[in-house]
Amino acid sequence: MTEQTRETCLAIFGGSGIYEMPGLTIEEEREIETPWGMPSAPVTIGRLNGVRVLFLSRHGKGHTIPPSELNARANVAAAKMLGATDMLSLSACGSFREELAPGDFVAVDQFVDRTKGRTPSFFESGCVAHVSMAHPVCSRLTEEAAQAAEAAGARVHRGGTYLVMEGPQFSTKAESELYRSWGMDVIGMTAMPEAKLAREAELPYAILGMVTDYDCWHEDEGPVDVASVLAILAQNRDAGQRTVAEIARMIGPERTPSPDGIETCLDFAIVTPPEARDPQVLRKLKTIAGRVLG
Ligand SMILES: CSC[C@H]1O[C@H](OP(=O)(O)O)[C@H](O)[C@@H]1O
Ligand SMILES: Nc1ncnc2[nH]cnc12
Repeated sequence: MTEQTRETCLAIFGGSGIYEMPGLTIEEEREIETPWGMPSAPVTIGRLNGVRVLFLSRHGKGHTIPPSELNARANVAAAKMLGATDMLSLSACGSFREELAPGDFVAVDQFVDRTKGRTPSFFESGCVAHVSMAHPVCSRLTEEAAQAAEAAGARVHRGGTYLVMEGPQFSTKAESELYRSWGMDVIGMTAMPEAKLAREAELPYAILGMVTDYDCWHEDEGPVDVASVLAILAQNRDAGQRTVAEIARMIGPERTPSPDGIETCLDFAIVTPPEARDPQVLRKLKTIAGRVLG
């Protein structure tokens, strides 16, 4: 490794239907406590195509945690604390466009966050920060994920806005039509605040939306239900898992910083001056922002 490079450590957050990562040579299942509590499940640590990989089942083993109760802070903090350099999320989603068909993958590049009541930040009273979310995903990791999904045999759409709803109920037809009129591309319940927290932890983030349904706007399709989502995911699980193996192979063990400056985004984001910072809050924050908080 040169001074410019460090060892890749790819965190994979598997969503609905993706509860394990075949091909991963497992070294450890780590129960890790973060300052924000326990993540959804023990983190599986191992190697895939020579790359260090951390795998977390977002909804927990047995899919026991609903979207509104996910402890996204603990999930992202656990990845950071275990040395993640990059984070790829796989997420089932509904489609608002005819051409984004069930079975397709979308390399999401924007979000509209319509969640309510979830804690969206690691920062709090005692240490305040405002990071930019203008470009919420890492352009390089997203392109690599798109290429990996294609190599895994998926039909991939580059670019798309993911509307994050609260759930757990699916949308009404009026909501579905409203989101379509806004120009949204896909909908899910889990990408926020995960993507915001990844940014605060200076982790380059990418998300592949695995389209499972047309929500409830499509005249020729019945409204989405869990059975049809899971049926499509069962058909696509292999492609999702092969995508991860491919991206590990493409990225390789030696990585250079993200071209988007994500790993240094906290340099000018913290507004509370050092003398006004709460030491107790700092103790927690050092686990995800040790680079700037020492
Ligand atoms: C099982 S359908 C609704 C569920 O699917 C998506 O989850 P994930 O991102 O974990 O794949 C959606 O966001 C909902 O959580
Ligand atoms: N239509 C939909 N709405 C919200 N989350 C979803 N996950 C999969 N399909 C979905």
